Amino acid sequence: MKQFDIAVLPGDGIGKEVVPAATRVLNAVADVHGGLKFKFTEFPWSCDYYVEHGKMMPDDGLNTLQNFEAIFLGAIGNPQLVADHVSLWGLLIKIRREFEQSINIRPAKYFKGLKSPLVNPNDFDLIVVRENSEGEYSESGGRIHKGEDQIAIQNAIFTRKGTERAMRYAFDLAKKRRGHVSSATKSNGIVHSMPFWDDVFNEIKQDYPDIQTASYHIDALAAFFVTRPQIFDVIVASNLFGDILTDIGGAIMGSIGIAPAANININGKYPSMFEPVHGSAPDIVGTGTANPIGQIWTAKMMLDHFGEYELGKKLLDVVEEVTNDGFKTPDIGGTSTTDEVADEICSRLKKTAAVS
Ligand SMILES: NC(=O)c1ccc[n+]([C@@H]2O[C@H](COP(=O)([O-])OP(=O)(O)OC[C@H]3O[C@@H](n4cnc5c(N)ncnc54)[C@H](O)[C@@H]3O)[C@@H](O)[C@H]2O)c1
Ligand SMILES: O=C(O)C[C@@H](O)C(=O)O
Ligand SMILES: [K+]
Ligand SMILES: [Mn+2]
Repeated sequence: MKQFDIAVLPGDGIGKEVVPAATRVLNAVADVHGGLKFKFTEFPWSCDYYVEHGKMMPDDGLNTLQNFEAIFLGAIGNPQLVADHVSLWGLLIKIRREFEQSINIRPAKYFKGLKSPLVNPNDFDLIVVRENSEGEYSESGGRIHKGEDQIAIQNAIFTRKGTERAMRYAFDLAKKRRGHVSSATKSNGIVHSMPFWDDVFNEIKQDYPDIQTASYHIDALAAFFVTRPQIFDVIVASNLFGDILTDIGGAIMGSIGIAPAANININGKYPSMFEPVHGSAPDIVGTGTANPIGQIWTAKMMLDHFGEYELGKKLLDVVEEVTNDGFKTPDIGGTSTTDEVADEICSRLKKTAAVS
């Protein structure tokens, strides 16, 4: 019996609702397989934890997490208790950086049974490779003076290493997909980092003669996500551009509540972390209406990461089937609760086990 040791961090808000739903589904997946199981160890690190302890996680938190095969995270943030930049940098971004999860992959595709807000959604299937360790997300800078003399400086950091790494990951991924990489730039307005980004992209693409490429300024690219998402295969983007694009990716599928993400440690030194694109959704917390699909699809990405592709595919197929049959939370036009959706997915998974 194969066992996967997973650190579970539900975090804040609806994270505490969709994570238990998804771990239940993972247990059903394990039953279907028969030869593997998950050992979940839960940690309460969150804004509530901060209120009690003055920090988002214990000082040795990363040491604790290091021994797990993966981290399964819900969402972080409760601005009523802790300022968002404090909660994010104290836990989510800390883990991404310290565990060298330098790549964040975020797929979006036309999803069976979902009404996209696009009039003609076509059959899009794209994946954003978001640089996850530097760029616009940087601690370099500061605030000085008070009143009308106040100054805030925020430096974006683009290293050759980080930029190349994200781009090579995107090209390698495109080889396994439809062979196309689009670069998200803004070299017309951002005069240092983005022309550098373009130079590196033009250099790296020489190593991949079979891959077709395109480059778009991020403003036009964002619009194309809405007007013609089907033209995209792999998109490589800086940390901030990738962040924004992937909320649009969720939106064009039908809801940000279904978009998944994987923070990948590519050097194998630390665990990777799996979390949905969405946040803690304070506006719907406690209503039982949070869509669990983003968290469940994230679990599928974790299965892929473990090499369990067939099982991952089976899981996503069942999710699409359940959605198509109308078991939907209100954000995608249904009346089901978080638990009803998860329960239906579990029972269908068990049925597939019975027939196979
Ligand atoms: N990775 C993360 O942990 C992460 C990501 C984004 C935001 N945040 C944090 O979450 C908090 C709220 O941020 P926000 O409001 O900008 O973004 P959000 O993603 O939490 O919510 C945006 C909108 O989408 C809806 N939504 C999100 N997930 C949903 C789901 N599963 N089902 C149904 N509807 C869903 C919300 O109700 C809200 O209307 C902030 O503290 C922010 O910093 C954390
Ligand atoms: O900005 C971030 O990375 C936090 C959140 O918005 C996310 O997309 O994970
Ligand atoms: K999240
Ligand atoms: Mn985001």
